[in-house]
Amino acid sequence: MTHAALTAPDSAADFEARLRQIGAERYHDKHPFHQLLHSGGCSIDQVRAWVINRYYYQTRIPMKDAAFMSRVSDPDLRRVWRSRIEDHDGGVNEGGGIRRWLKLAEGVGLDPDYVASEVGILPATRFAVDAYVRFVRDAPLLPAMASSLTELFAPTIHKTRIAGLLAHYDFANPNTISYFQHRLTEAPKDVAFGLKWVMDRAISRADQDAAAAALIFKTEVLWAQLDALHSAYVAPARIPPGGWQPHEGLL
Ligand SMILES: O=C(O)c1cc(C(=O)O)c2c(n1)C(=O)C(=O)c1cc(C(=O)O)[nH]c1-2
Repeated sequence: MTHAALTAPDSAADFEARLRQIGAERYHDKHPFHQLLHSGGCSIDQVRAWVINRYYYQTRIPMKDAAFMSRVSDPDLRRVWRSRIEDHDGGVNEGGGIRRWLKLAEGVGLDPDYVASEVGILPATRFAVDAYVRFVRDAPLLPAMASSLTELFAPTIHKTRIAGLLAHYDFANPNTISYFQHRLTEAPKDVAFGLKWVMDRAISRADQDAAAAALIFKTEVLWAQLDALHSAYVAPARIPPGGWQPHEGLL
């Protein structure tokens, strides 16, 4: 192979296919914990553990978006990006994904104040999520934005989850799972913008490689969170020190 062949960038179509292939191979819809959750195989305590741990991800998403925005000098980009923070934080008194997540927490019998206290979150959940926030804060803007492109694959898993939860669990109803219903319209809007922004700028092979590596890193952030849950709460369960114990934080 010539040097030029090694360094030539992919065409736009090939680059997009490369990004989508990363999702096909590595997205967390394939993780055994999700397969258990979506097929009705989780006990209520396993669902609770998932709700408690994922709350940490939910709370850090708007923090990573704020970290991203703090480095953006283009007001047009900030104007688009800030809707992500609004989607999660909502208004002063109501709305937003974090409040909707706490409704799910209540629906599964957890005290929302306990969940919001962030007590009981697994160490590996914190490590993975904190690594995502740091990556978006520190990486160049192109890979920082590319790391959000796992949302290309999120609507499919959200639809699977809505159907699976409604079919298999008594706690599931339109109120308790409204978080996922909202994401079905929020995520496509975000990712359409993000994908175009990345595609327009990842012109060189080096930038395409950096964007692809960022997307792989993000799939690892997601996968590691589910590995942590599986190890702690699926037999042979091994809850690490500090991890939620099934009698804690109940309503
Ligand atoms: O349920 C899921 O599988 C899932 C995955 C992801 C993702 O792919 O990162 C997000 C979400 N949900 C989500 O609800 C969400 O708000 C979100 C924001 C982001 C991001 O990276 O900015 N990812 C995700």
